[in-house]
Amino acid sequence: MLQVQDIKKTFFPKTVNEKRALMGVDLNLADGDFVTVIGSNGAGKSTLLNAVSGKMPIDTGDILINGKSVRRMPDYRRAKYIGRVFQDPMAGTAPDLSIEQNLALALRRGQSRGLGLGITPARRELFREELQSLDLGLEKRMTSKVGLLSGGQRQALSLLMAGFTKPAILLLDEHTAALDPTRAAHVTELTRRIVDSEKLTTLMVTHNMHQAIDLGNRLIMMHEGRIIYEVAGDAKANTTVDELLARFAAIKGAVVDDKTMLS
Ligand SMILES: Nc1ncnc2c1ncn2[C@@H]1O[C@H](COP(=O)(O)OP(=O)(O)OP(=O)(O)O)[C@@H](O)[C@H]1O
Repeated sequence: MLQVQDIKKTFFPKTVNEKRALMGVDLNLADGDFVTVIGSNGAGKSTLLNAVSGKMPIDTGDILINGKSVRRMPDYRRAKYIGRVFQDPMAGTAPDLSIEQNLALALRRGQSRGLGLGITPARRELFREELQSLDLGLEKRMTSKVGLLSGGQRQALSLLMAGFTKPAILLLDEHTAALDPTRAAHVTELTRRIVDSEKLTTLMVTHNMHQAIDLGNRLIMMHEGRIIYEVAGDAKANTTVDELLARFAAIKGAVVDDKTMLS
């Protein structure tokens, strides 16, 4: 489904500010894999997601989706295969459009621009059903502007929009980090439900180790541009935050950031 083959990325090469963000990352996701990604600050987690989404070109290596290289495919064309939710609740939705207009836009993802939004009665009914599944009452506010929603509501809507066209890959980049604990817990549960019900192949960056253990079937740990540890299946389900912290501690020079320590 997703093959990341020995990708490398250096920012500001051959300058005093040179930063080797990805130093040869290999990762294969089978259909339906849900991989959580943890790591120290600056480990390359967001850069990995940016490389997969096409937001940032890589220097070497290749990225295949459904067996086809997307390395040279611009991000707007990759959007057909990829759903993404960012940390910032304001990033995934258009504030001046209504809830139903945002959903219609999401349905159109990856298609050519210039088409109308096409909110037919049948689509409106589909949106209503999808919104009901969020348990936030948004199905009663479908013509309200998204800018009026709370951060948690917007993030839940972003997740729904990213998932409901069944993208080949769902990328979640610390998508609960900016929410208060109650809303973060709700969006975490929605993530589990949406990924499970649609069987989405998912790559999720998180600083919350409990969440990284709790969600998904595989966990990878990154440090200084490389994947340094992976655990899957029952071994992952039975791992503990203390064990993961001990692994960080075992890496010379790896400092777990405050956010992760608190989670
Ligand atoms: N656009 C950019 N220009 C220059 N350097 C960048 C850019 N994006 C990332 N970097 C650098 O690349 C390294 C990896 O960054 P990245 O954001 O991928 O790390 P991360 O693991 O997501 O970190 P964090 O957990 O702190 O968000 C860092 O040293 C960062 O400063």
